[in-house]
Amino acid sequence: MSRGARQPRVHTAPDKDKPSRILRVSLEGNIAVGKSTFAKLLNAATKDWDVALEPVSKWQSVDTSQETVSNLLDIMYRDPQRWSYTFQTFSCMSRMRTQLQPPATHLLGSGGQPVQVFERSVYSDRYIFALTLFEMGCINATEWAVYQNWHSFLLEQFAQRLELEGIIYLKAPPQMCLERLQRRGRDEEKDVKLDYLEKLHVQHENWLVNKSTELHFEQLKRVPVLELDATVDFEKDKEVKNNLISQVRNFFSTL
Ligand SMILES: Nc1ncnc2c1ncn2[C@@H]1O[C@H](COP(=O)(O)OP(=O)(O)OP(=O)(O)O)[C@@H](O)[C@H]1O
Ligand SMILES: Nc1nc(=O)c2ncn([C@H]3C[C@H](O)[C@@H](CO)O3)c2[nH]1
Repeated sequence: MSRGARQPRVHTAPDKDKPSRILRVSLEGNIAVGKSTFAKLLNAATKDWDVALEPVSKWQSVDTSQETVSNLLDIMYRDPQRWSYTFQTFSCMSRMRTQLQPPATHLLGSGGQPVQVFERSVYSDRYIFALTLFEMGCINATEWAVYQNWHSFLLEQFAQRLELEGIIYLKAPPQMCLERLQRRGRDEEKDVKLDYLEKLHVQHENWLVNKSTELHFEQLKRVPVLELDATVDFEKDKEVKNNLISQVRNFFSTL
């Protein structure tokens, strides 16, 4: 077709038998900001959305096929210099597994716009946690180089299978996250300090708001981000919950 030629407008009837493209979105935010709580709300909102929660229990009991050998979350918090790199290898592998899983079968014939939502991602593993732990000196220069080397390699190998169409960023002040964390009372987190949550908060802001984090994946630089105010009580207040869900629905419709 020659340049400038007027294109006919083609209207095609939606093909009811053709499944919609499945969108893949991650839910990001500081520790205890309310991701799991919000993820469960999303999961219950419509059968078009399926949520994969972070596999915390797998980190709490690392096992061989015969026995449980340790609680990696616990030892990472107790001795971060020794265990942070090991933790990031395990957390990133588990995130990769989750993101590579085929969609739940009920999504395939859902009728609406199907969406897979992942609580955190292979990207937050690197650009939030591993980077912060490196900056804090809990991951040394050699470990950081090794981590980045295999992370880039694996993400390039799996390329489109890991890519996201959108990111939801749940945001609340670090002090509020600390209060929620303390109220939740997860044993391994009892020594988590405000200072750590402040560092993670800045890291989220740099990546998702200021866009100043150096990213190594072209597609990731263009992924749209929906920022949601997580200071509101979406656990108990129905109106607040519905408002957030409708923001999510609108966001998905733009992807
Ligand atoms: N909007 C909210 N208002 C008040 N409390 C909340 C809200 N969201 C979550 N909480 C409470 O805060 C605590 C932490 O929530 P949740 O476990 O969902 O956080 P998370 O972001 O998934 O944490 P993590 O980063 O550890 O995975 C829970 O006790 C939960 O009941
Ligand atoms: N070091 C480190 N790296 C990660 O990739 C990571 N992802 C989650 N977490 C911690 C936060 C909560 O305590 C708990 C549940 O989110 O696990 C992480 N810690």
